[in-house]
Amino acid sequence: MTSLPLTIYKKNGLHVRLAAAFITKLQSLLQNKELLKKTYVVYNNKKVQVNNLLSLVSLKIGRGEEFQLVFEQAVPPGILEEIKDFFEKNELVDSGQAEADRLMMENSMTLQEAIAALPNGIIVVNKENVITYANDVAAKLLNKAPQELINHRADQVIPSSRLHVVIETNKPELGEKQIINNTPLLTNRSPVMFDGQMIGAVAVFQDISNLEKVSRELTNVRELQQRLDLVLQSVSDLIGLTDQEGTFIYANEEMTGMFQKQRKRKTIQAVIGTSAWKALAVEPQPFMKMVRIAPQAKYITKINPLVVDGEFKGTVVTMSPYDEMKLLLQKIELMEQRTKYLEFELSKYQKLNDAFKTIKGSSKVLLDSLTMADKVAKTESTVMITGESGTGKELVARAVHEASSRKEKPFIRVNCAAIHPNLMESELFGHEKGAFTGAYTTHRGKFELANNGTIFLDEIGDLNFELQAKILRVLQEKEVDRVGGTRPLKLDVRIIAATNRNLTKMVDEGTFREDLYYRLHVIPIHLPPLRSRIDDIPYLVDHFTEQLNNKLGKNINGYEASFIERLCHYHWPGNIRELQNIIERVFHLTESHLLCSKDLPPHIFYGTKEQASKPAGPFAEWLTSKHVLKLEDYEKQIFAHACQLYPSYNQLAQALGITHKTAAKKLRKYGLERMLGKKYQQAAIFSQPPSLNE
Ligand SMILES: Nc1ncnc2c1ncn2[C@@H]1O[C@H](COP(=O)(O)OP(=O)(O)OP(=O)(O)O)[C@@H](O)[C@H]1O
Repeated sequence: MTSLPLTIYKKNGLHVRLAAAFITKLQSLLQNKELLKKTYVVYNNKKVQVNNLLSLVSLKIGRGEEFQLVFEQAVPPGILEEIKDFFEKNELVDSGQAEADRLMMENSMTLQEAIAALPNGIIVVNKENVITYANDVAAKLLNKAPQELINHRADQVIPSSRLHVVIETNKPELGEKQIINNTPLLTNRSPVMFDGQMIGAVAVFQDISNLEKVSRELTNVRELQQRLDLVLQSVSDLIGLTDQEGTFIYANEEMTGMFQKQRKRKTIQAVIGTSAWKALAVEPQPFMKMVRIAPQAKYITKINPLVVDGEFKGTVVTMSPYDEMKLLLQKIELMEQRTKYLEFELSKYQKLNDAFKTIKGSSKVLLDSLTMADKVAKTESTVMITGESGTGKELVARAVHEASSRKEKPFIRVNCAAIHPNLMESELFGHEKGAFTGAYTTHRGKFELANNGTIFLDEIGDLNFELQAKILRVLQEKEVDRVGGTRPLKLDVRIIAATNRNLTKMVDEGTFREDLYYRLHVIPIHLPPLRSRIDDIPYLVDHFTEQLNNKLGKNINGYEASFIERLCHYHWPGNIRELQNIIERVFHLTESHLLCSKDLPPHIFYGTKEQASKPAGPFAEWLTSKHVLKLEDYEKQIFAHACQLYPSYNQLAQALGITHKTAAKKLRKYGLERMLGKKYQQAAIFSQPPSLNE
């Protein structure tokens, strides 16, 4: 690095003309452009490139002042002396010339200052697209130091620059938006002309991020206002805004319409009256009032005063047609009543113990019974469960036990109908060794086994009279006598009994003890037959489907629409047990992922409520006829009927409980092969299935 101290002797210091002459001199001396780029003038702690005329002049080096000429690369010999000579020997100019220099300097400085003070970035390039000037704002916006810009090609240091295009085309590009360093810039690029010749180009650009922010906010505000307008216009209430004098400065369509219809002035006084308005203006408090604008125009009016900095500025007014409000209030009242009722009904079922979750269904009749069973479970009372066979009596008995405090203790079921009457006593109460022939050991009875738990006496209506008396004794004395025993055993057993028989009738007929009947009926629970709660069928079908999927490893995930419909039309004499069996049968037959109507047995597939309730279908006359046919004739008729209902030997055989071979053999024997599946096909073609009596 070489540093050459130089002093200015000229009257106007380093003015424009002198600076230009200096640069020209240096260019001719150095020849080497690279060396020229690396040559700086350092003055007053400022360092500028020597070949940047504007920067050089802006140093304002005065007469007699010294500055350093710094070469950052080696300088050829003799050059330094020539430069020194240039400043020392440069002739003095006459006074006219000096004045012109001063004026030029002044103008140039003013321009320089003005450009520097601009909030815009400015980049000037020469014809070669080399940057000759960049102000501080430009450097800042481009995030570069001035020396990284000056003397460099614009397209190299500013990738998005299009000044070379302006130079090429000699056409300005105005109002272009570009993003540099995440800042949106609005740019104007123009060619610079001198003496009719294009000598370079200038880019002036401006940070418009604030402008964009404001414009976005403005758009948001506009949108908000539009939405608000839309809301205010679309409500059926009348909404308005008044100034402090009571004149409406805003009214939605409904409000405007009302004023027009009633031919009223658009003032709040016309709505609430002058005295109410005066009172409000004196003491601004929100209030509500029923107002009658015209005989048929009654409104519930709400007024909210607007008070800003303690000063009353106006009001917000909302008006709702009185008749509509009245209707609404009535509706709300009705709904409240209904909600209360539903809450009450729901509360009855919601709290069912988890033990009852095994019992599927949501019909009111079932839920009523379960609610009762749930309540009873928490007591020690004897429970009597009645209902047709297969309605879930055992299931409920188990749930009552599970929901009771005895749930950790045994639940013992005794099917009174299944045990021989002679063995029943010992089965229930046990026997001592040697009590009767064959009593080789002492045997504990079911009551003993159920001690501290629950005994479930299923089919209690089948117990003989004598045993009924013994059960009564257990209930009364809470003790049992083993057969052949000498002392009674004290027991703590809860009894749940069940029957599908009509015990009241049996009491009347004298086959069931009245005293036991009343002892057992402390809390009766009746399980309704499935036909009276068909709403439960879909739940039960889903439940059994899930059970069977798990048991059989299948993946059936629904049913045809008509499937449930057909199930609902059937009268279900076997109740839920029958439904369970039917679903299992369909599971075995189905070849798809759905339960299909075609796989239902004919009495359900074709049956209607009315037909199903009749005792018999195609063979009804056999039951009434006094003549008996040969077995073979009956068989033929059975096959003639059944074969029409099934599309294949397989299904026919399954329905009749015979092998596929036998089914085929019999049809051949009776010449019925062509009848196979006839009604089945008709049913598939016509949505109405043929009647069984056809
Ligand atoms: N609501 C229900 N939800 C799920 N399964 C049920 C329901 N009701 C009954 N079942 C099932 O139906 C079948 C018959 O039920 P259960 O044996 O309890 O009937 P029951 O009234 O005691 O019959 P029976 O009088 O013939 O002894 C059982 O497999 C049972 O699990």
